[in-house]
Amino acid sequence: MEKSHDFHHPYTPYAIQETFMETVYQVLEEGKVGILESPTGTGKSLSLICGALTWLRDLKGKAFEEGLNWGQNDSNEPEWIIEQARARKRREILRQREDMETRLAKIRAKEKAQRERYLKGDQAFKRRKTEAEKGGDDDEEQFVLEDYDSDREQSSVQKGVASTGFSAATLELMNKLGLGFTNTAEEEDEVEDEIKIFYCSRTHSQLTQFINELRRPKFPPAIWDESTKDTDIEDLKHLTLGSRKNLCINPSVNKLNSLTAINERCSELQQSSTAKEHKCAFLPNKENQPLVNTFRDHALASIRDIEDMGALGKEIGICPYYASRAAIKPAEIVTLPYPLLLQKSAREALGISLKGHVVIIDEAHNLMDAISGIHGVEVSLKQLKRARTQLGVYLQKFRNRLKGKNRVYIAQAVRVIDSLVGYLEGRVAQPKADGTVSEKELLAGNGVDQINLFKLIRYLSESKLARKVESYAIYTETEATRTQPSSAPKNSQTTSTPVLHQISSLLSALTNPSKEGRLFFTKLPPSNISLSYLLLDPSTSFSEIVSECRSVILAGGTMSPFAPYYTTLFPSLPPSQITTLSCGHVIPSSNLLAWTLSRGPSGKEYNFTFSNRGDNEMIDELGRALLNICTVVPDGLVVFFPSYAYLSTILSRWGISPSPTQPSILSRLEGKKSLFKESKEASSESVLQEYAQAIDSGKGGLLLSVVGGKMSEGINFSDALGRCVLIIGLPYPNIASASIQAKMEYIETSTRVRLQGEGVERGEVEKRAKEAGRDFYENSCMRAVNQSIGRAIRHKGDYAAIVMVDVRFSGARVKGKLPGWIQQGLVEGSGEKKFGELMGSLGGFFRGKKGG
Ligand SMILES: Nc1ncnc2c1ncn2[C@@H]1O[C@H](COP(=O)(O)OP(=O)(O)OP(=O)(O)O)[C@@H](O)[C@H]1O
Ligand code: SF4
Repeated sequence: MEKSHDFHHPYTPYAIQETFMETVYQVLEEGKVGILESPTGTGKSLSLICGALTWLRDLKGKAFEEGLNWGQNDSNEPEWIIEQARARKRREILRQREDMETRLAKIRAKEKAQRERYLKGDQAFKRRKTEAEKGGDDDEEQFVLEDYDSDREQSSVQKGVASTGFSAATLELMNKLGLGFTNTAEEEDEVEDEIKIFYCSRTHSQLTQFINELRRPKFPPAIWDESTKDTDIEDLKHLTLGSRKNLCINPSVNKLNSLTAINERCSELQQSSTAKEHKCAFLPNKENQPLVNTFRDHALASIRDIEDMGALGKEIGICPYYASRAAIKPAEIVTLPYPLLLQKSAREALGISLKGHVVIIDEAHNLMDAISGIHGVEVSLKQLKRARTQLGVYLQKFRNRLKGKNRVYIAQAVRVIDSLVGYLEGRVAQPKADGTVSEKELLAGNGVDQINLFKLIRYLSESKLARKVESYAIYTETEATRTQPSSAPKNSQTTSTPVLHQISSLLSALTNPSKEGRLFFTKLPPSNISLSYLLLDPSTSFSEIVSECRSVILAGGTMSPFAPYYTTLFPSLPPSQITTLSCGHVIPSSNLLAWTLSRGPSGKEYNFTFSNRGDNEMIDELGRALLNICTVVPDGLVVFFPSYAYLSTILSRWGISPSPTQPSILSRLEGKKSLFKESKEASSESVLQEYAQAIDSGKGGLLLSVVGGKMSEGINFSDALGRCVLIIGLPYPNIASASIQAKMEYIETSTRVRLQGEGVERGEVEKRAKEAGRDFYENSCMRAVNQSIGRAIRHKGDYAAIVMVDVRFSGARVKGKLPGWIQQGLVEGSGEKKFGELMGSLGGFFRGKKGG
């Protein structure tokens, strides 16, 4: 592709970055969808930033000029009058821009001093503590539900509740503040919704990395006047959004440890009809509007991550969660985590409209799973039983104090839970480990089919029943501990998401069209069982995003094969509307040694299929290979196993000494390098720190981790931290599991329907449908492998060896699903070569790198 724009890249861009930025620019310019891959460590973040923001500033500049260009003068006014009016308008727009820039510049200048003041003691914030923040009342009255009548006419505010998930009182309040959904057109018009980029990634830590990159490039202003003394750069107007869990600054609320608890407590405080001091002091209102404006300007004046936003809210004394909304419209780039963008209710709650804007989704290789995850629900038999007991106790205590329809709905909730419990108890007794569940079986309990699920769901989400019941249970347990100190406190203090909420989500899922998802039961040995809902078709929820915004870009380290995205996420778009790009790596080919290893030092074949995994000889052979490899690989070596369970099987085997005089494989490995192991329970941070120290100390480190585990995404093993990566086996999902079967079946069926619609011949339809199911299965394994492989090479000067241990890696299908740059670096015929040849190659590779 020819270079045609200056992208203001802060470094000399790599050739692949030039192509990437051009592609981003074209996709946005033409309002298309882009699926773009660039190996991790090749500066994808900067390519996205520079491509998209250069386009945005260009677009704004063009819109400005076009806005002044009124075409043919077909009025009867003389030309000089038109010219004057044009000049006046130009001056007006420039003046507005300058006003804003001057305001923001002043803030930037003051910010340093303000930060120092904040660091000194935060006194202003402390003074704001009110009675409400010190925690709720202790009397039982707080657990009683308010009057409830589901049948009354829905007011306009209540209508908003249904679609937003916000309580009526919150909506009313937000509307009063001009933050809500029922604003009048005039109010909406006050601030122009500047065309912007919504960038989302999976987690806040990934967003923080992106935000750090956002600080690097400097862009010229979109509009300027030769006559004014404009600087040649204009700072980006960026805003990062988070949930109340990230941003709540009220200590009595943010101490609660679940998002639902914080959300509910916040709206409870807002609804509190009692004294003003019971409300949250940080909530924006008419009186503190100037603080909201100050917050908005500070948020836009410099590039901040989520922690900075919390600190800013504290410093100014205004809730950053609510005050952020004021900064959305004037922002140029808004960064937010997946759930806030992908869930309609979250977008609406934040007041985000995607209409006409650009959406960039990074780390998009997991997008389909992420959408399913966000819309999935799981609840276990034990949780259901606990919820049932709590509800019984609650009803007994408050029966006579409950007004309106409360009693009716609580009784319905009890009947539904009984029905779910009855179903699962029946399943526990049967031998099958998992399977699909039909809605009919599930709701077969006494009179359950008479219940209007929609009304019950609405009640559960509006009434706060879940939180009241849960907090009453905690209250009674705490009381019991106080009066009988010997009775040990139960698991109560952990206020995670109340089970009733999950039950309500499960019921909502039951009301989805049945082709979109499935219900499953899965046994959880030894005695538990769970009920879960899995969304099979992510396109329905994603299509709204696609149709609303101007362009969508999916970006990731490994996005190929692209076909599944076409069919699962954009089924109704013609292929001509989708641009794909696959970039190679930036390293020279001499910096990568890729090898598929089929046999160990004594010639034993590696074939880590599920049924072979117990083969102790193969495990020992793997240990011997690793011992050898450790002797030639300098510094850090990372090994990825297919699962935590298999890692622990291997470690037990390697821990056994062959004879009293011979050391075990494990202790021999420890003699070569310091050994570290990823664990499901422990945090990865301390393990990584010690691993890095071992490498620094010169002893070298051997890190045993798991594909798809904590170390396989977002953690980089650059330079000495990862000179070699070993992948053991292929981590295919369990093909016998009911959820994998259902997904494959769903993909086969939808492919069949699509191909039949295209008039494809019957035999061919069947063949291609089966192929699509198989592809899905293989791709979910290979995506995980590719993520792990990509961790070791992080920049142009980095080098590493990648050894894939399993005979199946030599098959054409598997090889074909490796990233292009690894396929190119793969030593030809390595799968057939002897172990000694690998050792020779590794030795040569690392000797060649010594000293630079
Ligand atoms: N052309 C360049 N020259 C030098 N350094 C660069 C260049 N482009 C980007 N970088 C730097 O390289 C580092 C790695 O980039 P970055 O983390 O964006 O890679 P990435 O491809 O986004 O990786 P990941 O897929 O893990 O997010 C960053 O610190 C970035 O500033
Ligand atoms: S208004 Fe903001 S600070 Fe107050 S409780 Fe709600 S989220 Fe927390």
